[in-house]
Amino acid sequence: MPHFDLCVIGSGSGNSLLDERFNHLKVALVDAGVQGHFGGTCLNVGCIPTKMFVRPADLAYAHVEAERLGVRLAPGSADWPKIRDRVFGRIDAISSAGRDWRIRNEHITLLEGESRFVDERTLGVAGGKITADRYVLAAGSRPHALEVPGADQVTVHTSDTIMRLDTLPRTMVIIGGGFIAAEFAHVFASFGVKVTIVNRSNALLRQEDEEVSQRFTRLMSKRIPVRLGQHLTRLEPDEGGVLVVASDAEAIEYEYGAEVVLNATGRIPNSDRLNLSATGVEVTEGGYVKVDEYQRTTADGIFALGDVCSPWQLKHVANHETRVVQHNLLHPDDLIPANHDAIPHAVFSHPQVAAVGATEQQLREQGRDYVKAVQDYGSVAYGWAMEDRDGFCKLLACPHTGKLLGAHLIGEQASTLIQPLIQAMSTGLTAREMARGQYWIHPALTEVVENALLSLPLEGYEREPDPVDE
Ligand SMILES: Cc1cc2nc3c(=O)[nH]c(=O)nc-3n(C[C@H](O)[C@H](O)[C@H](O)COP(=O)(O)OP(=O)(O)OC[C@H]3O[C@@H](n4cnc5c(N)ncnc54)[C@H](O)[C@@H]3O)c2cc1C
Ligand SMILES: NC(=O)c1ccc[n+]([C@@H]2O[C@H](COP(=O)([O-])OP(=O)(O)OC[C@H]3O[C@@H](n4cnc5c(N)ncnc54)[C@H](O)[C@@H]3O)[C@@H](O)[C@H]2O)c1
Repeated sequence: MPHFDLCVIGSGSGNSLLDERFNHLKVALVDAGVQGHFGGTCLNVGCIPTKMFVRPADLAYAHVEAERLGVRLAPGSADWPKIRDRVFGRIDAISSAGRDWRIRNEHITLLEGESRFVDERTLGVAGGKITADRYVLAAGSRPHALEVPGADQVTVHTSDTIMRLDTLPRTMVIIGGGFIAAEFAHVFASFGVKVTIVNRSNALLRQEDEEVSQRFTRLMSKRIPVRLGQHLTRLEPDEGGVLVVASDAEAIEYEYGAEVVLNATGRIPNSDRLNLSATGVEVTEGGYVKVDEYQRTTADGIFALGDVCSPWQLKHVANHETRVVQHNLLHPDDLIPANHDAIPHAVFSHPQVAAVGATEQQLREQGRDYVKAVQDYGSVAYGWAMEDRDGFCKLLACPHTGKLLGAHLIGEQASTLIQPLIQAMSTGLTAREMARGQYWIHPALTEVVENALLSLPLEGYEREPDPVDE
């Protein structure tokens, strides 16, 4: 039975872990593949391809905003095969080059196939068994399967398959109202598909701050039919596609026919694929591998990182945890903890949404003192240029320390505008220091952040006259 110093399960963040500092070790990299591809979710079916579809979608949708500014553009139409092939022409090549490179690495053995633990140090993979002194579980997550009658009789797409459709459908039902539903609704609606969202909860992006979730739900409802408070009850084959049947709180049933159905009802960790009961590795009720602050599982010598143990399910969190595990594998006597404070996220829909820290509803539930400011994009010069009516920056701060507790943006470039606020929260900068300790370029859109900081009703905090107001 081949023995290794280290075995890493998962070729997403797990593959990035294996840099030149591990060249002195005999390493096994074990991977089952995502849709037959090497390199994990982010590269093949996640962050990267989705954003490569969002960019052309933004362009196709630009005619709506252009109209407000007196520019008449034709409504966008999408050359789907060209867009799809551009995206995967790049990505598939990166995936296969990464795989080839790993095969050529002398100290790394790539073992491809589903793996399961036999005992704490033995892993069954590709019809054989290996042993290793230490393991890293980087097995990620997968789409939550729909468990309703008829789900096995129709084709149900997930984010794993929807981006490789042969042709653009005329109609699509998206089930769910979270990140994936929001992003793909924008992509396919912009490309001319008649999209309907059916969501169980009463708002889209309901994990966001309540004002952001309400605004996003209103704006998306103006673009496409959004059916809220309805849960899926069954799926039926239908002429030319699928009949989606959902019911509301009064058990009234609604039917939606579509050529294509996209299941966007969440992702579950892949811990159940590893036979962890053969090891001492414990999992939470939600199936996440339990880790301590050093990313160590409950079994000696087994670390975990990324979606298999992180309920945030975000690539920048997986990347951070990868750096922590790298260090801790290399320096067992000088461990460093993971930092899970001020984790931001962004939803690349239209409008974009970005957030860091607590929502207002969380602060209320926690009974914390807070002050808030909501600054409309339309109140600053660049917002005038954009004729923006919908975007805002909402800040929540501690009235005692002047530090930010949460920041929430909805609108153009929210995913970029939020970065200085993430920095302030990560470094403990007060709102006052942040607003007045630096120049803000005039008349850039960042002035919406500056003005939101200045609008926070913090004691001893003088709001200076705004040149735009004069
Ligand atoms: C559509 C979509 C869009 C996203 N967009 C963003 C975004 O914009 N920003 C962001 O931060 N995050 C985004 N995410 C989330 C992000 O992709 C994940 O958080 C991240 O990729 C997780 O990385 P990982 O290394 O934990 O797992 P993965 O990259 O999923 O790697 C896990 C690997 O383990 C393998 N594996 C699983 N079980 C076994 C087994 N038993 N044996 C062998 N191998 C196994 C899998 O085949 C896979 O290759 C998105 C996700 C999706 C689905
Ligand atoms: N931009 C990003 O960072 C990005 C983009 C895509 C995905 N992701 C990651 O992937 C994860 C999964 O995304 P997701 O959107 O699938 O999950 P999610 O948890 O964000 O949303 C799931 C949605 O499905 C709804 N739902 C669940 N069961 C339902 C049912 N039976 N009928 C109708 N609606 C139902 C829920 O109400 C919720 O709105 C996210 O948690 C996120 O971390 C991140």
